[in-house]
Amino acid sequence: MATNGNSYATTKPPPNPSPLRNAKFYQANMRILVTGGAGFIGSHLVDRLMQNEKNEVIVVDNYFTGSKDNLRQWIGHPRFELIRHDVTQPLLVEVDQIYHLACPASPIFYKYNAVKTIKTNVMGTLNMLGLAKRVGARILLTSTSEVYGDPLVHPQDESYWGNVNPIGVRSCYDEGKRVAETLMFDYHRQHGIEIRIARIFNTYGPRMNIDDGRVVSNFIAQAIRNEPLTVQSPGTQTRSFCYVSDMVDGLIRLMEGSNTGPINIGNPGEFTMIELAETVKELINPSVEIRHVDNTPDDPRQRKPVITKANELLGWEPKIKLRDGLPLMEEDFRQRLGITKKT
Ligand SMILES: O=C(O)[C@H]1O[C@H](OP(=O)(O)OP(=O)(O)OC[C@H]2O[C@@H](n3ccc(=O)[nH]c3=O)[C@H](O)[C@@H]2O)[C@H](O)[C@@H](O)[C@@H]1O
Repeated sequence: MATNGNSYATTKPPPNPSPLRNAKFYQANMRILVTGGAGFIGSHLVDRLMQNEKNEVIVVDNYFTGSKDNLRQWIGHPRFELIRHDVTQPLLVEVDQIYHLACPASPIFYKYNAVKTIKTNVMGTLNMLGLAKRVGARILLTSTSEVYGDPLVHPQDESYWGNVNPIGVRSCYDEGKRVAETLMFDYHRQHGIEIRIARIFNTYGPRMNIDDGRVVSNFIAQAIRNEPLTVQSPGTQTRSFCYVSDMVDGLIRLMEGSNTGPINIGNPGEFTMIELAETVKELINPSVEIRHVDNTPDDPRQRKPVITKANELLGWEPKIKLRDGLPLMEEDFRQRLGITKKT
C-alpha cells in the first residue's frame, strides 16, 4: 500500500499482510490484480490504474471474450504484467488489491457454455477470495444488475432481493453472480476479508467486441454497415446505459472507499430498445431500417438503477449522456470496421 515514512509506523496492517509489505525493500507501490483485464471494462480499468505511476498492474485473462489487443499499449511496460490464466484454477501472486471482473458478460457468450460460466462465477470467485485471504488483499467483485432478474420493483435499489429464474438459460450468469456475492460476504464475515461489491448496469463504449451481441454494439455495427437494426420484441423493454469511463471511475472510487457495497453503478437514464434504435438511427445512419425480431427467454422487461448510495457514499454520478457516448463508440467501431463516415 502506498505510504510515507510517518504514516507507515502508525498505520494498522490489514489481516494477513503480505510479507512484502513489512520488508525493508518494500516500495511505495500498490500491486493490483485485474482478472478479466483484457476485456472491455477490464482494459479501460487497466488504462486508468496504469496512469498512476505508483501502481503495478497484473492482468489475468483466458481470452475467451477478452483480447490482448485491448492492452497493447501496456505490453512491455515495466509496471505491467499479463498472464494467460483461467480463474477457475487457483492463482498465487502477491498483490494488495484484486479487481475481479473475469466472466463473459454478453448473454450470447455466457449462454454458449453455461456450465463454464457458472464455474467461472463460483470457482473463479472462490479462488480469488482464497488469494485475497492468503495475501491480505482487498477484493472488489463486479456483480451485475442481473442479480435483480426480471425486477418487480422499479427502479432498483440495492435492498431489492430480485426476481430471478433459478433454472433458466440466464441462470448460469444471474445465479452465478448471486452466489459470487454470497461468497464475498461469507469470506468477509468469516475471515475478515476486505470486500467491495459493485452491481454494474449495462455499460457501453469503445473496445466492445463488434460481434459481442449486446444491444448497443449490435445497433452501432448494424448502422455503420447499413444493416437493419434488430429490435428484439417487444421493443418496449428498457435498459439504462452507462459510458465506460464513468463505470471505471465508479469502480475505482468503490475500491478506494470504505463501504463494502453492494452498490449500484450505472446511469439512471432509461430507454426502451425502440428509443435506442431511433437514437442510433438519427445519430449514425438516418436511412437505416429498424426491424423487429424475436426475443430470447427470460429477458428482463425493465432496468434502471437507483444510484443514491453511489452518490452519497462514493461522491459518484455518471457524466456522459447516451447521445454524447454513442458517437465516441461509433468512431472506434468505424476504425475497427474500416468504414469511414460519408460526408
Ligand atoms: O451490457 C451489460 O452491461 C449487460 O448485458 C447483459 O444484459 P442485457 O441487458 O440483457 O444486455 P443486452 O444483450 O445488450 O440486451 C439488452 C436489451 O436489448 C435487446 N436487444 C439485444 C440485442 C439486439 O440486437 N437487439 C435488442 O433489442 C434485448 O432483448 C434486451 O432487452 C448482461 O447479462 C449483463 O450482465 C451485462 O451487465
